Amino acid sequence: MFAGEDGAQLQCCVTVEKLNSSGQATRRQVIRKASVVLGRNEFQEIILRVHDGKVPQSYHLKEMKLFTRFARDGKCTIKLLPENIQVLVSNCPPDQLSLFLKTLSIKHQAWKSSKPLSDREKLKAGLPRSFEAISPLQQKDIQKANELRNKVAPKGLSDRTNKMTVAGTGQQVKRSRNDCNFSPVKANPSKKPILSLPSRKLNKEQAAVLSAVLSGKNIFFTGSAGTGKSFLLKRIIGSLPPKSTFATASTGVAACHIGGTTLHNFAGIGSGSAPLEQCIELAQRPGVLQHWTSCRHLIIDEISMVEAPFFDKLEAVARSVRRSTEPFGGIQLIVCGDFLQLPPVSKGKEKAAFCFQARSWRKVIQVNMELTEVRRQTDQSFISLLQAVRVGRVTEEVTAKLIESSYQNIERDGILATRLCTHKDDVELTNENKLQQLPGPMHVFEALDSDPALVKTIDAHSPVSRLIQLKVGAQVMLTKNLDVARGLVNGARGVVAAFESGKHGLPHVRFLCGVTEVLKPERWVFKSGGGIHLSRQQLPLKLAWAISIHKSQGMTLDCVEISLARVFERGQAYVALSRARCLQGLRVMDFDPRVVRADPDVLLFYKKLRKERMLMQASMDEFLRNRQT
Ligand SMILES: Nc1ncnc2c1ncn2[C@@H]1O[C@H](COP(=O)(O)OP(=O)(O)OP(=O)(O)O)[C@@H](O)[C@H]1O
Ligand SMILES: [Mg+2]
Repeated sequence: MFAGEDGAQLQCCVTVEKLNSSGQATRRQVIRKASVVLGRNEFQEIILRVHDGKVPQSYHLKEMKLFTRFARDGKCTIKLLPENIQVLVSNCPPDQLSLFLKTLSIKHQAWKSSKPLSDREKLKAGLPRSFEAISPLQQKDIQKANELRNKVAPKGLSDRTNKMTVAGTGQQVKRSRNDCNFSPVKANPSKKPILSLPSRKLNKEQAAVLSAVLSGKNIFFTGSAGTGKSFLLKRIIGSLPPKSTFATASTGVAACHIGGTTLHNFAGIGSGSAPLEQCIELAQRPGVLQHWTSCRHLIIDEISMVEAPFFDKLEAVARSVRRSTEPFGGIQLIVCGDFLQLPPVSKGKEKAAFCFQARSWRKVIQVNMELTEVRRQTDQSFISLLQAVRVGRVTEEVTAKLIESSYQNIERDGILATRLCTHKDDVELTNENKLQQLPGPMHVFEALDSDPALVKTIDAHSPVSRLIQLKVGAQVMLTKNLDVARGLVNGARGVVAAFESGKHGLPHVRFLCGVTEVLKPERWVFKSGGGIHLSRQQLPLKLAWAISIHKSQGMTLDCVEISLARVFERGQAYVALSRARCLQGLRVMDFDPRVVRADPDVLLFYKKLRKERMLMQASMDEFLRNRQT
């Protein structure tokens, strides 16, 4: 278990304030590197212990108020009401904080309902003083908390609500997102918030990468499509202190998947093609410099699309701006991607060099790791087919299966397959034409942007357009995880079934998973190059008759039709095919084995990595054997 994974501990910055009757701080103590532990004393009362490395301070949590609105930014406030003291937590790894707050509120609620001892009873008991870290949340704690919640729920909630509560704990939801029968998922009709334990745990390999990251090493981790690289990255981001962690990706769409910004945006050196001195000057502009100096952990997703010279430039800029001779100026690098997917976009005829061919790559990357368990697909024969395509080995069996798929009827319930196109122009044309051809009035939804002058930057970072045009019958795709348990996930496919009445009536979308949902505008927030927060509020939808293969990189799709005749890039066919969850949800129109190409440089790089790792493993085994004898 990692520090803080039990919900009883935090590593963060703590400010303790003593307030006067009008709520102003009369005394303030700041502990930059505090360790906070949640525990119980000899009477089973809940104690918050704040450690500054020397003397711990303990706070008895009796009557308290929790302010948790900014928990995802690593901040919260615990206000002790009788004492009029507030403990402000900041720069805390957000996942650690979420679990801590959940543990605190559930255990506190249980303690309050358990008839605490009076002062007299405590005196009489005469127990020796003690402090023990609180036990991790168990399923039974959650169940009890849900029962308590239901007791105070408004009258009229039926038995059905209770049943849904249990389902929400993860016990009764049997259907996995990988099921390809698209069977309906039961909705939670009450929409009452339900408490549950985090259900989607990391597998062994993912946990090993996370622990290597937490050890502070510079890491490159790879794995084929759907092995959960981006899923893991989100957990890594949630496990690091937010002030010094920057999440980036090579493209805006990929950045959006992990809630980050583009690598170019972070770096602030344009395309990086200017001479080094000029790039260093650019990186020292206000706003940009602050990124470089405050960053201690830099995360890069979809590294396969980053060019080697750009990586080298960043490395040199980092050393210069941070005045450090260490590789990357001492920033911890957490890099991930699959080099057998899309390569960097080449300018002109020359093939762009991959990041692993950068001069500084070997100096920077200390640990290479690989995820091997595919999570996007469950059907082993489809997984094997994709693995063969990934390395460019198209056997007769693979060809036969893919050609056969062209006869499949994958449409269901009025939801057509999304066509993945090799060229962007085809995408726009297809979506526009199909929308025009539909009868009925057009409904237009305009985004609310935080800074309309920066519409281009916002466009590049948000998965939804400024203007969304819809009609009844429009084929759409969800662009945000709204409710994973009900199948409303990023990439889920649906069709517009109706609109609410009124000029700006919201769309009702029927999804392939069986749920029909009224969609409301959602908000996307990201940091711009100048360090300011930009946001867009818009419906989480995009037209889905067609999308480009480049834009689909990183996505999981329900129902896809692929035309591979005009494939022009190595890895492009693999990216397209590996978006599908299952062979039954895939139709390849015109398969020709010649379009499947794996880059020989990448194959060699991966072969070497494996050999090195095996050597490392062998010497480690030998070392262990020698120690035992
Ligand atoms: N430990 C896990 N528990 C549950 N679901 C997981 C886990 N790891 C990954 N998944 C799911 O598997 C699917 C694929 O994961 P993800 O998109 O992170 O893969 P990826 O390696 O980034 O793929 P790509 O190379 O295509 O970008 C997602 O639906 C994700 O939610
Ligand atoms: Mg990914």
